[in-house]
Amino acid sequence: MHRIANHKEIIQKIYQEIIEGDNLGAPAGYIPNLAKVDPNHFGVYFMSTQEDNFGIGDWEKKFSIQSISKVLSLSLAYQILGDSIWSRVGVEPSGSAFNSLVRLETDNGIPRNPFLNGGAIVICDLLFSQLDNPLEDFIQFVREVSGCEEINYSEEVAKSEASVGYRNIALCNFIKSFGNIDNDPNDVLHFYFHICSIEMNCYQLTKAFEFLMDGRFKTKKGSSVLNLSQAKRINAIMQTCGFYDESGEFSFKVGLPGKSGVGGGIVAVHPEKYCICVWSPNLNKNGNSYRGMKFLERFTTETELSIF
Ligand SMILES: NC(=O)CC[C@H](N)C(=O)O
Repeated sequence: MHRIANHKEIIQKIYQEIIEGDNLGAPAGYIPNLAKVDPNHFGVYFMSTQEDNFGIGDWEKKFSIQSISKVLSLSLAYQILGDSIWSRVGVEPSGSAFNSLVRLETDNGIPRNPFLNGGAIVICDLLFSQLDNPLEDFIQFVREVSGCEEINYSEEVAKSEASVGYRNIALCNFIKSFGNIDNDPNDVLHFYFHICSIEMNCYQLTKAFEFLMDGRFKTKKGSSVLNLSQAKRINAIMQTCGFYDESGEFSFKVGLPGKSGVGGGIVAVHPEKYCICVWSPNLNKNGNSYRGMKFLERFTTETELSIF
């Protein structure tokens, strides 16, 4: 297998250069609790199938994972319901912002993909119908796949987002008007805001994505999360839709399946090789971490380790 030569030195060098460079953009302003986060945080964690793991900067500091959670909720829904979920949500890139309502009218309330807010809300509706105790069962799933028992929701961030969640409330109600939400929108949104509020650090996020990196992955209980074909599909959706209207750009510059969140985190996966998580809170105009995008572009260029 191709060894990732000198990846520690490369990470250290790029980290240093980026931290000395500009830090454009701003933390997510529309969620009051996220707007207060120090924009100078910068952490990276690298994990590979060869276990030459390495963290630098604020890799142990927890942050709000926001939309990165959509990969985990989608994976659990896929595990429970299989291919039937694709009748409720599409797999096409949208070319629009993560919280956009525009295409839903012509698409009859079927969100284009599960990483748009509308799509993730539909996935929450599916899970809400399936799980006995949605909040408890979901966080147990995240703890089990990551092997990190201390992961939890942030009640403050969930409340903070709910207090200004006008667009997501509109999305959920609009989708319900087409019959694509089964439960009470208030219950679905309460679940959605909590899932987005989960706090994890860079290390924990790479652990939580290990099942998408390593085809042989088993949880501590000895079960696999998804089969190989399902994991391939989740990676494919991350590749085409993980960065909203910047998915093409991420694919072009970085060349890995990945997922961003407005907390400033990005997780990217090279199947059967490595998983990397970068966190820096300042976002560009598409809601993706400014330094995170820059770091990953440099990393895959200098290591020559993209999937292409
Ligand atoms: N892109 C994101 O991370 C968005 C998630 C955020 N909770 C929202 O619904 O707006």
